[in-house]
Amino acid sequence: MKSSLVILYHREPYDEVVKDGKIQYLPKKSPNGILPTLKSFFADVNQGTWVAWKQVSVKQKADFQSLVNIEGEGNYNVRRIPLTPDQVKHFYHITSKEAFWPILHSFPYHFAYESSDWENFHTINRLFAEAACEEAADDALIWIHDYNLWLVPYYIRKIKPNARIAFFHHTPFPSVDIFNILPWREEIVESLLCCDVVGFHIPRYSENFVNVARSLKPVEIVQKEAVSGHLTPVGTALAEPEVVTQLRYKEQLVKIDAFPVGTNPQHILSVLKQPEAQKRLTEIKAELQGRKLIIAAGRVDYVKGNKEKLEAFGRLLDRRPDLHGKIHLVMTCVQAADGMRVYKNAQSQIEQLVGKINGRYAKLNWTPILLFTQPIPLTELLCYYKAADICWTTPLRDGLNLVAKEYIVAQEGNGGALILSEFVGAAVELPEAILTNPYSLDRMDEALDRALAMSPEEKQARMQKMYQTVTQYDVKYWADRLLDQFKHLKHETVVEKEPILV
Ligand SMILES: Nc1ncnc2c1ncn2[C@@H]1O[C@H](COP(=O)(O)OP(=O)(O)O)[C@@H](O)[C@H]1O
Ligand SMILES: O=P(O)(O)OC[C@@H](CO)O[C@H]1O[C@H](CO)[C@@H](O)[C@H](O)[C@H]1O
Repeated sequence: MKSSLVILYHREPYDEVVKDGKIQYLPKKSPNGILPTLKSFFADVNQGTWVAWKQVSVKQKADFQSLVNIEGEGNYNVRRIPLTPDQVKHFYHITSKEAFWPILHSFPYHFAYESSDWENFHTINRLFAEAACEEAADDALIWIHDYNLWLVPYYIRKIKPNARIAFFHHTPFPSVDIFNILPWREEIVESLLCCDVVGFHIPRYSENFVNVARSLKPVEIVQKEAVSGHLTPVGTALAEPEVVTQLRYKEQLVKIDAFPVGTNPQHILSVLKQPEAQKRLTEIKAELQGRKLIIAAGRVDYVKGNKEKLEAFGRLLDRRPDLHGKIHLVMTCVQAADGMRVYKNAQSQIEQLVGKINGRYAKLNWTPILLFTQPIPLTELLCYYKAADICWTTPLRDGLNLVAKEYIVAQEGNGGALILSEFVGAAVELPEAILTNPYSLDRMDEALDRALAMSPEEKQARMQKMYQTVTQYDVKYWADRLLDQFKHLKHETVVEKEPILV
């Protein structure tokens, strides 16, 4: 049966394992923010299809089941594109993570080009586009997610000229002089300009995209407007007072929108209300024995600033002997997906720093830092959020950072403190956080000192305002923002055109 909504995100929403001869779909071993976002939004969609890749051996390809139906968290199909290990390695682990990722996060010196495989990237994007067109009903919305599928809009426009195409960019979108380092920039922009709507978390990213488009293509600026609503227009590193909201390129009208991904407050609060969570929370508080708890949750990734956090925590223990035996830092650094070689250094740096600091300060009855490198069940993670006096999330760059929003929901407007990097998308929505600059040792130290010294009243006032923001602008608001655009979009008869990839 054809689907009225087809979403494309390169990863499957689960890990498929065979146990006692039966196929089971388990939570992903390497979590990120997109997966819970798309899963919670998709749970309410009827007749949806999610297109993703699945790694298969040559033997498995023979009787490969391309379409599986997912029940339980919603009822939708997953259309899997079979890829060989070599295709996955070059598509995701190398080209996506060693070439695109450093540029998207403004780390040009991490950019590695030699081993990228652009032809393989084209092939896989074309396979995604063909699968999407096969699954989509004539009037379907095809919503593509993230940089790994940059070329899909171009291939869909070739197959279905009147398709309704949306694209959401989950990572940062860098400034024009960084993005244009990419040798494939023309083809990427040509493809994104085939969309009806291109979405980003915040106005700074959408303006960066517009500047890239204008630097490479003869685009016409059709509409601009002042940044309004809950997004900070001025005064923080990623603030932007005005945005372009519509472009025209050849005969295509492209709506440009900035709407940050939200979290799922109802789900978080319902998990925390479960007896299992209540019990675990009591245990954590008992184990803390009144000691302060700082939670720093995330992945192993140089953009996440784990090294900078650990160094700042070491300086804190240096200058505050009164905190010895009275404070814990719980840091989760989930190891990257298998085959990812780009994070190897980051992983060993983190482990060495944790060992160095614990080695210097630990006592028989006090270990300053607890490092978790394996995924933690959601209930456990939410209990750590709930029990933590401080959530410390200070990436050097991050598209949005859902950890910050999850912590705010788990605190339910009570007195925790959120230390947040100015260089994450969420900082533009959450000016009440203790914003800091993770590139500056002094700013990081000041932020920690402020969070530790802040009065319960001030913490509560800030947290209540942020709780209001993240519960209003949740994942449903984010999805509806996009879907509503298509309610009014009568696809202008697209003049038969052949977007030319140079
Ligand atoms: N140790 C962990 N185990 C399981 N999930 C985790 C862990 N640490 C973080 N997460 C989850 O991973 C997601 C991270 O999302 P986000 O902060 O947006 O960053 P990114 O998408 O770049 O990984 C959040 O939903 C968070 O709950
Ligand atoms: O390929 P991954 O799993 O390492 O990428 C994670 C990344 C996908 O681009 O997560 C981004 O999306 C999240 C949800 O929009 C956002 O909160 C996060 O900041 C981005 O890194």
